[in-house]
Amino acid sequence: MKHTAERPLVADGDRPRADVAKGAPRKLVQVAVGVLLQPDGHFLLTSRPEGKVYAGYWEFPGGKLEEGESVEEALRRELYEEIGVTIGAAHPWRDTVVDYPHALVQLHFCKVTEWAGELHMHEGQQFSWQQLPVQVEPVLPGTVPVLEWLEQERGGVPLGG
Ligand SMILES: Nc1nc2c([nH]c(=O)n2[C@H]2C[C@H](O)[C@@H](COP(=O)(O)OP(=O)(O)OP(=O)(O)O)O2)c(=O)[nH]1
Repeated sequence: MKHTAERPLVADGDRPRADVAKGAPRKLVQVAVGVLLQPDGHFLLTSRPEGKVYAGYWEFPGGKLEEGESVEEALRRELYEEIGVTIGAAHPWRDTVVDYPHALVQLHFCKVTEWAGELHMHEGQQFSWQQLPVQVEPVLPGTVPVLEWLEQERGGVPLGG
């Protein structure tokens, strides 16, 4: 199912929504995310640093758009700041909306096949080049669908199988 602002993927639905203000529409936070792909199909996952929500959960690197930024600009900035690489083109791939206890986020996933520079985790994250099925856990709720999309593209065995 496609998750939109009207029908988001609900994560940890039993917890209160901390950012919901009475009477005000909930803000939809825009996030640019990069799926860095190696020629053999390995993709990069990073762990969320201490001090952030869902610390220790695995995700694709990326972050929130700043005022006036496009998805590609934000992705280029975030990947340079967080993992020290300068990306080539970011190819828009899929979008999804996730309703978390801390925020309602719209995730813009882009495929990236070209980058320059050595990986350098600037926020104390861990990183891992993975293939399906992934060997790291836990995976962030809003990241799980991406693994399913990759699986569908591969046209192969179900996740975990
Ligand atoms: N980077 C990334 N974020 C994801 C993924 N899946 C997913 O649900 N998210 C969510 C988690 C967060 O709510 C949001 C990203 O925000 P963030 O707090 O990590 O972004 P940021 O680096 O700009 O944060 P900060 O500077 O404000 O601390 O997107 C994913 O695969 N990668």
